[in-house]
Amino acid sequence: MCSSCNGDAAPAANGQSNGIIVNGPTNGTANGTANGANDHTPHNPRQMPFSLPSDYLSNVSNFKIIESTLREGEQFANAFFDTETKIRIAKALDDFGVEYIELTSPASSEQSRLDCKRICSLGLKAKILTHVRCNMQDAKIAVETGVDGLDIVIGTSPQLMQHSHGKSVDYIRETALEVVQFVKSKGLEVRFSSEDSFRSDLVDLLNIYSAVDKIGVNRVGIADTIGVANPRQVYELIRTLRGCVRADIETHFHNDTGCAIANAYCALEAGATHVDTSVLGIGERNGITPLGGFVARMLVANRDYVRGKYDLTKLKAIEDLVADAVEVNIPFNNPVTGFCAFTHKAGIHAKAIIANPTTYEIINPADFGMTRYVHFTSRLTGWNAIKSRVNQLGLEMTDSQIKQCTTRIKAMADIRKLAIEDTDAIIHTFYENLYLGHGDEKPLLENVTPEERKKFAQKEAELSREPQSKELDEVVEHQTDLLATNGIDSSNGVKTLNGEVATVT
Ligand SMILES: CC(=O)SCCNC(=O)CCNC(=O)[C@H](O)C(C)(C)COP(=O)(O)OP(=O)(O)OC[C@H]1O[C@@H](n2cnc3c(N)ncnc32)[C@H](O)[C@@H]1OP(=O)(O)O
Ligand SMILES: O=C(O)CCC(=O)C(=O)O
Repeated sequence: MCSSCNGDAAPAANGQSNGIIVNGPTNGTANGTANGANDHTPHNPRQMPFSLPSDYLSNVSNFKIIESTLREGEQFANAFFDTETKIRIAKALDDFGVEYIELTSPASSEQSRLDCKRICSLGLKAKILTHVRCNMQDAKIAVETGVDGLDIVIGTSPQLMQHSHGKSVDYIRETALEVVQFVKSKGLEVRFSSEDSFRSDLVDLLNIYSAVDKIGVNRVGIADTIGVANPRQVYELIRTLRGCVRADIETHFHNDTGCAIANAYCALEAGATHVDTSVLGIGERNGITPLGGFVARMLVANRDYVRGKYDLTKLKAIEDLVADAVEVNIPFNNPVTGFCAFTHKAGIHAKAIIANPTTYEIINPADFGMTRYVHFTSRLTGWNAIKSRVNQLGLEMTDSQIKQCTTRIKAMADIRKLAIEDTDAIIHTFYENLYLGHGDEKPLLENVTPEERKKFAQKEAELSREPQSKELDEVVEHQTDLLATNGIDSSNGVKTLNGEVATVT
């Protein structure tokens, strides 16, 4: 595993290694510059001119998660979950607060059946489901495991009807009725779902769904098995179905074209009630709606509702657990837990974030127990970010000194990539040089190659030719104060950045 990607060597939860923490939960208001850090109210209609009027169909504030890491996730190419790992994942999901945990069909293998029984015996708060083909043999095995419910599935698209199981629509409907009746007779929850719903004939779908709805199926399911659907198509299909059945509507979206979270959200807007997720989105091919990205999306829609239902601070640990189990790295751009998900780099962003984090953040990292960083060690940085760092380092400089120090940092960052230690060294040395006699200044950075040293000397020469009289005046003024405060005779003058002596009058 790539430790730098996962942040193993990094200083804080998210593992960002080249930024400063700004008002994060770890050190709170360490730099004392941020304000209004917890004012994350993105859905305040007055702040969001493009908010839709509230929609009577929408369930964005009334949904349940069917967590399928232990079913769909087991279909991920790299997944092998032994019993203990399944138990750890199930418990972690339960602690997080998901409403349902879906398990692999007990008809798949003897160990799958035993694991299903074992997880059912854990006494978790979440309801335990298992996922079976639409046939009586599988259903009979499943109802004996102790699960709370069965998710029944069968393909309804022409492709799957021809090449997967070879059954007709009439056969599917009749078998579905038989299996649903059987599961209900055992007092268990039952869902009937079509596979490949978006390539299925709408009339076929409604025909089958209406039939199972009439006999009291708990949920009907829409599945974008091949990841072909877009949000608008999802909205249309779910809205249509919502008008035809009384049952709850479960949805399952594959991520082949990157629409899985958006499709899940749109499904809820159109009246769906349940969303299937897996941790990190693992599943067949490139997987399904990821738990973390989905809850982030929903948090932005209704923060209180989502925070009330789920312990979001557990997300990172669950993702780490599953990433380890299936031997993958958490992607750098993963919503919420990607190592740079809350890192702000460009100077314009950094300045505003330091002033108020809601300027460039729709999610408060603290909601997930994560930390915000301001990156200050690149050519894109600005003096506000450097000022923040100077404060964190406990140094006192005037704004104009900080601006000149920033110029040096940017010049050096033009020559090579800087680490935090490099930029800190530049700041420290710059600061020390302010108090040294002319000609005694230390080089701003020691660990440079001769080539880099040459280039930086050229930059220095260019910089020292730039007019800086205004800044100079400010430096002189502030240094006088500083020296006076420290009881130092200012008549020797103070060093400016260019190594010239500014006489204090
Ligand atoms: C889109 C999804 O992810 S659906 C869920 C996928 N999950 C799984 O496949 C669970 C793991 N699967 C397995 O362990 C095995 O495939 C089993 C035990 C289910 C079946 O194994 P086998 O009997 O050896 O069949 P195989 O896997 O080769 O082929 C699938 C069989 O299921 C049938 N089938 C496929 N889908 C369905 C369905 N939804 N309902 C009923 N039967 C189905 C096929 O017709 C085929 O049976 P056949 O060979 O008699 O024609
Ligand atoms: O059971 C379902 O609804 C979905 C099954 C599935 O994994 C899929 O269709 O991709």
